[in-house]
Amino acid sequence: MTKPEQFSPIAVLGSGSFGTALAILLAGNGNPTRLWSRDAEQVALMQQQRCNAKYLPDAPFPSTLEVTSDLAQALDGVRDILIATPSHAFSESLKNIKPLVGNDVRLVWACKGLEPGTGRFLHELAAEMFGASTPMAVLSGPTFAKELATAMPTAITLASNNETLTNDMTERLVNSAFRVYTSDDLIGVQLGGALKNVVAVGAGIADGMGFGANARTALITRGLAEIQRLGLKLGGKPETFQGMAGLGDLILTCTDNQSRNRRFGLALGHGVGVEQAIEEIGQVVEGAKNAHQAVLLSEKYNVDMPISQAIYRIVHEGADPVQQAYELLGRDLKQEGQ
Ligand SMILES: NC(=O)C1=CN([C@@H]2O[C@H](COP(=O)(O)OP(=O)(O)OC[C@H]3O[C@@H](n4cnc5c(N)ncnc54)[C@H](OP(=O)(O)O)[C@@H]3O)[C@@H](O)[C@H]2O)C=CC1
Ligand SMILES: O=C(CO)COP(=O)(O)O
Repeated sequence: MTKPEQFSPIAVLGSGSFGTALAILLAGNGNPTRLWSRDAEQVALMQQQRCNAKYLPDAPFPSTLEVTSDLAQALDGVRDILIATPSHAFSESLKNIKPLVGNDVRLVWACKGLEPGTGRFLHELAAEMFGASTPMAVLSGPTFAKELATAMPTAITLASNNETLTNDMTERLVNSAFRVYTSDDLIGVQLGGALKNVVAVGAGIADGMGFGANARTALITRGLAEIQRLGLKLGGKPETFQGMAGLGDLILTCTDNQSRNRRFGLALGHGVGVEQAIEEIGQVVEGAKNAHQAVLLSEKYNVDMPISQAIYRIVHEGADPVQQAYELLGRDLKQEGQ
């Protein structure tokens, strides 16, 4: 087995909370790691303070972690690239790295979302630009950045189209507090990561409106049912939806206030407007865009997704949350498993 320090450098693109947490993990494991940010001023501060005061102030950088705003410098001699920008910036990131990398590039991403406006999967965008045989992998699961960055026990799913990349990335990532479950289900893992954000917004709305544990748990359970219904139709595997990137991340984000999607929902449930709620959170809230992606896919593949539809109406059409909740409850009764 190759040891992390024997690998060529890995570049992490995006120095928000999750990119920073992953870079700390990788560098701490001995990987030569370069964290790239688009913001030169922030890079200067990170180099000086040896932490990311803006997004993760309590997690000091390992001494070996390099930080740069020069993309060519970040990618020099690099084969493995880990993209950790918001998913709406994924396509732009691919375009920026394309002229700077060789044919042997391997693409990994931790973004939880699909292409805005189309609902296409990020591996489809990567295949379109780099070729379908390019080794690629997605990391997804219940992994709040702050806990990961401070070495609190965490487990994740790594799904890939390439066994060597799976083995190498696993070797780069694992340590005594970080466990990786492997998978080849790119569709299920990406869908789980994107759609749990939508259900988490719903759980936040329910709690914000003063509904109780029964309502929250019903949303989690039926949210999983509709994620799985769509996922199976698209070719995802049943075990993915019961795993870290499915049920695991859904429970995490629907129940803990570290989740920005849940906090966004809480604000909406308290009557705060969409724009104001997102501005107050001050970080990416993927669920707002993911709700649109869920609706696009449910219509395209004719899959019933009433919770995602309700969240879409609340977030994008200004529908009343209380009315949406009672419309969900008042739908035709059905057998469980449907
Ligand atoms: N935070 C978490 O716990 C987890 C997050 N994720 C996923 O990781 C992804 C990133 O989220 P997270 O780090 O939390 O987000 P944050 O809001 O914390 O940070 C976003 C980062 O992306 C940068 N960015 C935004 N747009 C672009 C762009 N066009 N090009 C380059 N960089 C850009 C921002 O730069 P700037 O500061 O200059 O605006 C910032 O550094 C999301 O898809 C999220 O769902 C997955 C698991 C856990
Ligand atoms: O995906 C996450 C944890 O696994 C982070 O969730 P939020 O984006 O809702 O904060």
